[in-house]
Amino acid sequence: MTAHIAVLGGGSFGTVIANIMAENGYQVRQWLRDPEIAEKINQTHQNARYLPDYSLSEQLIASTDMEWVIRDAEAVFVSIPSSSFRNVVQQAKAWLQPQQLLISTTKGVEASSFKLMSHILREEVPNGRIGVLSGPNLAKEIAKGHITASVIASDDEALCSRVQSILCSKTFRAYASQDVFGVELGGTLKNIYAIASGLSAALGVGENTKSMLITRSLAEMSRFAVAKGANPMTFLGLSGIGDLIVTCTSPLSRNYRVGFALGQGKSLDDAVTELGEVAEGVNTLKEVRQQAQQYDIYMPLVMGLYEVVFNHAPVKQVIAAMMSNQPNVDVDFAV
Ligand SMILES: NC(=O)C1=CN([C@@H]2O[C@H](COP(=O)(O)OP(=O)(O)OC[C@H]3O[C@@H](n4cnc5c(N)ncnc54)[C@H](OP(=O)(O)O)[C@@H]3O)[C@@H](O)[C@H]2O)C=CC1
Ligand SMILES: O=C(CO)COP(=O)(O)O
Repeated sequence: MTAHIAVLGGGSFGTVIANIMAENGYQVRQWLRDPEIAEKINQTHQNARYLPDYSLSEQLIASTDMEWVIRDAEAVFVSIPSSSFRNVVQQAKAWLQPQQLLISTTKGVEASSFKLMSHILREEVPNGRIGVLSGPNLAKEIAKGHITASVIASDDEALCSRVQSILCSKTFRAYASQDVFGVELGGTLKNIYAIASGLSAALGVGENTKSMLITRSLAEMSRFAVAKGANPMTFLGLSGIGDLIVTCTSPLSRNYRVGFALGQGKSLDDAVTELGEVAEGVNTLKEVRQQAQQYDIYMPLVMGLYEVVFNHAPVKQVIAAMMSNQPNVDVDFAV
């Protein structure tokens, strides 16, 4: 019997990634916690809660039995929001084996510890073969069959090439990287700037402003990366600028939508509740602002957005203060 692939998480990204692999001919078992949704998926081959109208392969079987999903799987993809990531991995540990490939698709940071998900995997599964998948991958676009690509990052080259062959399809490509920290940090940080972009779109800003915001976001992300010992050159790839562009420009992005709702005058609570899905950028903003203060990293966009999102500062006042800052160099790390 050939080994199957396991996916932990029944949300939008877990479902599209599971279905890509199932359509590639792999037996895929997807773990989710809600038995009714699992049963519905198996009966209708649709995940109506997260991706209505998206037909799922019959090779994809949903289950609430984590042992059945994980045991003997060749690879285990973890697609659980950062707030529950460690908890789910702790449950999974009982059945994980050292030879299995263990891949996080989660673009967030653990509250208070500032640990990214590969760090949590390394702590919880010290002998695991660990990788990270990140790129411009709006689940709802993937579900519509639009072409995209992602990055599989690991210091384990065999893991990267195996994941490339499991995931590559007519509409999905996976590029390899050995820079796990850079790839994961890019996917995590861009969510903050997607909130800022959604907010500014709701205010009716011009195209010049949108372009400036994305570019200065990349500058700020790079400054943060260097301060934390990451390589900012990785941000030139799909998991950096690629994901930043899509998340800062598409209303399909949940983080962008939270920002847009804030720009329309809604409260953060209402914006998040209306969304009904995870917007990782809200927690990431809080955590990155704390890091910027602690390590004295110049991040005016993070500081200003924090004031708007958490302290109800008037947006126009925050923008006016930013516009009066001394303009700095354009590209910090140009030779
Ligand atoms: N959606 C996208 O376009 C992309 C998302 N990502 C990243 O993937 C990660 C997951 O996102 P996504 O799938 O979109 O999120 P969703 O909000 O669509 O779904 C989250 C899933 O996680 C489950 N979950 C949450 N908490 C727990 C828990 N304690 N135990 C078990 N299951 C739990 C939810 O279950 P329930 O329904 O029962 O609440 C749901 O199935 C995020 O970090 C996101 O940044 C990456 C690329 C693209
Ligand atoms: O990471 C994503 C696209 O690459 C999804 O972004 P959101 O979580 O903002 O929807």
